[in-house]
Amino acid sequence: MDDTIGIAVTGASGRMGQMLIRTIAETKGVHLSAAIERKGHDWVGQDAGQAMGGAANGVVVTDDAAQAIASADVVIDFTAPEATLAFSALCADAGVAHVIGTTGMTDAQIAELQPASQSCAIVRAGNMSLGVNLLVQLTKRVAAALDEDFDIEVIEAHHHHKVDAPSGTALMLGEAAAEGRGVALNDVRDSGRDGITGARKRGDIGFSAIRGGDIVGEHDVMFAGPGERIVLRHMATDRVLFARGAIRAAKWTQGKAPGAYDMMDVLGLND
Ligand SMILES: NC(=O)C1=CN([C@@H]2O[C@H](COP(=O)(O)OP(=O)(O)OC[C@H]3O[C@@H](n4cnc5c(N)ncnc54)[C@H](O)[C@@H]3O)[C@@H](O)[C@H]2O)C=CC1
Ligand SMILES: O=C(O)C1=N[C@H](C(=O)O)C[C@H](O)C1
Repeated sequence: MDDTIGIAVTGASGRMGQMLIRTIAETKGVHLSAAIERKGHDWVGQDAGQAMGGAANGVVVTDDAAQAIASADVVIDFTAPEATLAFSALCADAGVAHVIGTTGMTDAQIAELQPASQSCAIVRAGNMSLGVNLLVQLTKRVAAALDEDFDIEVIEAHHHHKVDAPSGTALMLGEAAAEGRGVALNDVRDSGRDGITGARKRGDIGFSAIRGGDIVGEHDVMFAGPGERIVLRHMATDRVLFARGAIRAAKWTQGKAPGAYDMMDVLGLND
């Protein structure tokens, strides 16, 4: 009987799912209790370690998410918005903590998570790394210190498989910049420029997304002012960074009251 924290990983075959399975195996105090994939996926029924091309790890990939979640201590979920909403309902039913890394959720989908947070601890963040969460705080401080003579642009680059833009991290950084300025991001957000856009509107926060190759994740926040530019930058070079952050969050949830939390809570970075 393993008395360490049992983690169920959703989207087991995905880039983050596989990284999580490997990282959980290397982390003290946790074990992989289940590997979940969608119905019809060819990994279902196979040993997760072998499906990843390595040694057997004794965990058979399942499509029975309800059963797998009910017998876990915590779920780590890097999948897709619709799937995350379904997993959220299962976590709430089972009273099992839910660590969400999935990005690309609409405001309405994020609001749909709220009822589940009455029944279980939810940690959701568009980026689980310490570095990005520090950058979020720096962005807020710099934005608060500068006036609208400084145009704020968030520039992000990711691998060519990524399906959502702007990235979850870019939106966190944009939110931080807007908060620093005392405005709502939705009132000043400018993403997807193309064609005759007109001149830049003073006070807007712009977003640009680059997609190419195997870029893990790069984010710049540029403050472009008269005669000078400040650029805050984070570069992720290995997905293990996100997996370690998610496992840290999973450990942190144990014994926590139901509620909606983020990585600032986990890392103790709240002002
Ligand atoms: N918050 C963070 O620190 C990070 C967040 N991400 C986000 O995590 C998500 C996944 O990223 P990747 O692993 O690169 O994608 P991926 O496409 O490699 O993997 C997604 C996985 O989700 C599974 N999936 C999709 N729909 C499902 C469903 N209905 N039921 C069960 N499984 C389902 C797929 O089969 C696949 O295994 C994305 O939203 C990405 O932006 C990625 C890296 C870091
Ligand atoms: O899809 C990815 O890969 C990543 N997604 C997250 C995001 O949308 O910001 C985090 C990281 O940049 C990698």
